[in-house]
Amino acid sequence: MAGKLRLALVQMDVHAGDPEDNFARLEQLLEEAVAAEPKPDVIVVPEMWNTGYALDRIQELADPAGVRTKAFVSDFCRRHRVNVMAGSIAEKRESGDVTNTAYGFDREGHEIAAYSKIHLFKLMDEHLHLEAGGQLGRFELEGVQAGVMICYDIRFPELARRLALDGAKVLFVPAEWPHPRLHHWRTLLQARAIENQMFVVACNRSGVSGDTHFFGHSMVVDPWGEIVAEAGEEETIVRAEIDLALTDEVRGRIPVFADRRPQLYEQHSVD
Ligand SMILES: NC(=O)CCC(=O)C(=O)O
Repeated sequence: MAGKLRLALVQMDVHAGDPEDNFARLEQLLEEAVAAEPKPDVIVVPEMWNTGYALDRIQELADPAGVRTKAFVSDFCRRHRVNVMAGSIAEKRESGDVTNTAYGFDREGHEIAAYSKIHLFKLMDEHLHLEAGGQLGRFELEGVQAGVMICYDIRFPELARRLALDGAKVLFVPAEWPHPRLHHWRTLLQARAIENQMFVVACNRSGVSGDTHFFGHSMVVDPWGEIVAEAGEEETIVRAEIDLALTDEVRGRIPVFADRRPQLYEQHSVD
């Protein structure tokens, strides 16, 4: 199992409705991310980076079966011997449904994770254009148990808890989270890290689409809730190194998992 992981979070300015431009820009940013010394072990990309929230044209713009995205990311990973959490994209299924799906690829270019956002965000009309996923985002990265949740998903503490109970020590969060909810973003990410005593690696987009201002602030939070690295609002690459041993250390210090009383608060109540 990897003890330490070097991370690079690509806080990209996504151009809504322009996949060609976004593929070209992401390629430049990925090349920039691996050119640095020391080279990252894992690169993380924001939510819906291929199309942005051009939801009224999403049927025409979404990547059919994710084929283009998977070939592009897999090839990059293999050439550079790096893991990529390829944010999420608009993926068009054979059924015609479009999902907001995140992928992970390892250093050999193998797909190690695929997760479709399970909570669609009504404030940005996702429920009108996208189909929700029905499975959790558990996977293994370099021998480490990990999880992935997408943007609005972080408002659901039960989901992060489930992933932590299943062994996740790192949670990846690709996002397109805009103003005026910066304080929600920062507080929720820190809360998910503290309550589950795990690393949270959250990559938001920057830039403006229509009237919506995306604030960036991609960040890495450690299992003690400390912010290890945080970006400003501009397009940038945030770098950080994390030591996975800290998860066990914090869990040993305050034994939250051993002290849980699920029989009292996980029983079904009448809503
Ligand atoms: N893309 C999203 O899921 C945005 C979520 C968001 O902005 C929120 O406040 O929640």
